[in-house]
Amino acid sequence: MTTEALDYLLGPGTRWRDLGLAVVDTGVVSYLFYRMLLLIRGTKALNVLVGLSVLGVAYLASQLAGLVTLNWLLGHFLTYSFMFGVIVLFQADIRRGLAHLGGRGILSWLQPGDRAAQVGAVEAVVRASVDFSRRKVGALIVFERLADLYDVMDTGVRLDSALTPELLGSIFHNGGPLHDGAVVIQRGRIVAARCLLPLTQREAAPELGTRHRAALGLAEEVDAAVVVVSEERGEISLAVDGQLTRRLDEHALRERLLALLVEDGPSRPAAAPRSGPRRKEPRAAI
Ligand SMILES: Nc1ncnc2c1ncn2[C@@H]1O[C@H](COP(=O)(O)OP(=O)(O)OP(=O)(O)O)[C@@H](O)[C@H]1O
Repeated sequence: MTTEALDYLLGPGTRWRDLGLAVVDTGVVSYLFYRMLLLIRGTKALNVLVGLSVLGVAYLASQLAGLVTLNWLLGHFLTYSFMFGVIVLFQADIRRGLAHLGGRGILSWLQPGDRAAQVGAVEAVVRASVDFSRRKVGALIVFERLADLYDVMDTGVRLDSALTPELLGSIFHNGGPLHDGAVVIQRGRIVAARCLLPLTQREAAPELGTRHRAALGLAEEVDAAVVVVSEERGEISLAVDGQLTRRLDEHALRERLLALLVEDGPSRPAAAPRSGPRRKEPRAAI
């Protein structure tokens, strides 16, 4: 294409370099937009985005129609709602991202006592889960990592008990006063039972009910590791980093929990302040 043709098609003065930049610019923006749509697909954020798009169209229409006041109002409204909307909608991801930036080196040193406690806790939960799986007892067990879970604990009954498979067995014993909801484990001890977890808003396999949706919901918001045993199928799953890995056997469950809670070093030191959530585990398969 000649320079004259370029001038004719895109206006006088347009150069190949400008054209290239425009193509790259459009490509990057389209890719970012595509990734954002993938991220919010199936969540409430999509509805909000649709709402904002409708307002955007109204804004353009008011501009074309010369409705100055309406245009001014919509313009300001859109600017602020977009800024606050992004913060509110992606607060969990932003929190995780910032905590991640905060650096694992500073926050994740393990104390020797914590390490032994975590190994013991993992073993107790693995043994209990295998037993629940065999007997088809439903269970939901949350390991706190860097993000504190005080809000979750406040929804249930506070405890402070040594973690043993036998105690987990009696907590989740069907018909017992604490069997509904989740148990929370903090630094190797059971600190709460009958806790309510936030349900995921994402689409999940149809056979997964509220127990699994609750495990995923918490794992989307914070860096906790959540073990679920299905009452119906007896399968053991682990929710972490917003992903649910299903049908784990004893060996796989132990390996994953040890990697998350001991080798990865995410146990909170005893004197650590309440810290924000953070994620660090590689993505697991659904
Ligand atoms: N928001 C929640 N937080 C914690 N636990 C919950 C929550 N919602 C439901 N549960 C637990 O899940 C149980 C119901 O599980 P449901 O059968 O709906 O789920 P499921 O994923 O199909 O599990 P299962 O395979 O064990 O049947 C409730 O009795 C309760 O113990």
